[in-house]
Amino acid sequence: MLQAIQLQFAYNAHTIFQYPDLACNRDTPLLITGRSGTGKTTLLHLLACLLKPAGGQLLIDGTDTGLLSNSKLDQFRGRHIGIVYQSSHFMSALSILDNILLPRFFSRYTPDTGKALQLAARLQIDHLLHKRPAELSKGEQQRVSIARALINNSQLLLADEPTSSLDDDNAYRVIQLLLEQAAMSHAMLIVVTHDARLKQHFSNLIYLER
Ligand SMILES: Nc1ncnc2c1ncn2[C@@H]1O[C@H](COP(=O)(O)OP(=O)(O)OP(=O)(O)O)[C@@H](O)[C@H]1O
Repeated sequence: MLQAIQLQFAYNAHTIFQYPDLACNRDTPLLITGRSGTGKTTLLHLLACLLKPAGGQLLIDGTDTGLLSNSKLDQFRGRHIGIVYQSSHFMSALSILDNILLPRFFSRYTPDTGKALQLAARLQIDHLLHKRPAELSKGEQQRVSIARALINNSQLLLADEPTSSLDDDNAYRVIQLLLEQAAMSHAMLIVVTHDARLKQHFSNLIYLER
């Protein structure tokens, strides 16, 4: 379970965020929505432990992340949190298979090609594993991002605006894919978006205001 209690963050004296408490467990994926500038991406980065809160508490499966040193926090993120960014950041010189395996390398795990092949088959990208990222369509790249986010058996899957630039059919496909893959991997799923189309897919919903 993830619990965020009274999280606060400030970029400067004028840009201060005080977030509502939120909770997410494996059975109820969470959608965080709100207008542009309400701090959705900032909140996602706090939940991903990429930013440190100025106040409040973030508990992930019983770990109080605020008590971890910077190096322990990096290790915790690498091993337990998978992030699907709005635009995928791939290593252009590496194959798709090696891109999927990268989080294992960064977390000092042994490469698990079997797991990569299993995820690729599930996401229907197994025929692309030998290609380079630039050779893939946006939709295919998004599937690779999801595989990469799940390769370390992440407990927590975070997605930032995964559908904002997609038409209705593709937006539906991507959100179903995220929900299915999180369920199959027994991971918590949190999506932040301003895409109102996604509300119908979530019963756990937080609307940010500023
Ligand atoms: N590094 C930064 N330094 C200063 N201000 C920042 C920084 N990053 C974001 N902000 C400001 O914080 C506010 C919230 O940004 P954030 O990206 O979290 O919002 P958002 O709700 O995700 O917006 P959008 O839906 O437009 O992506 C914005 O006003 C933005 O200008």
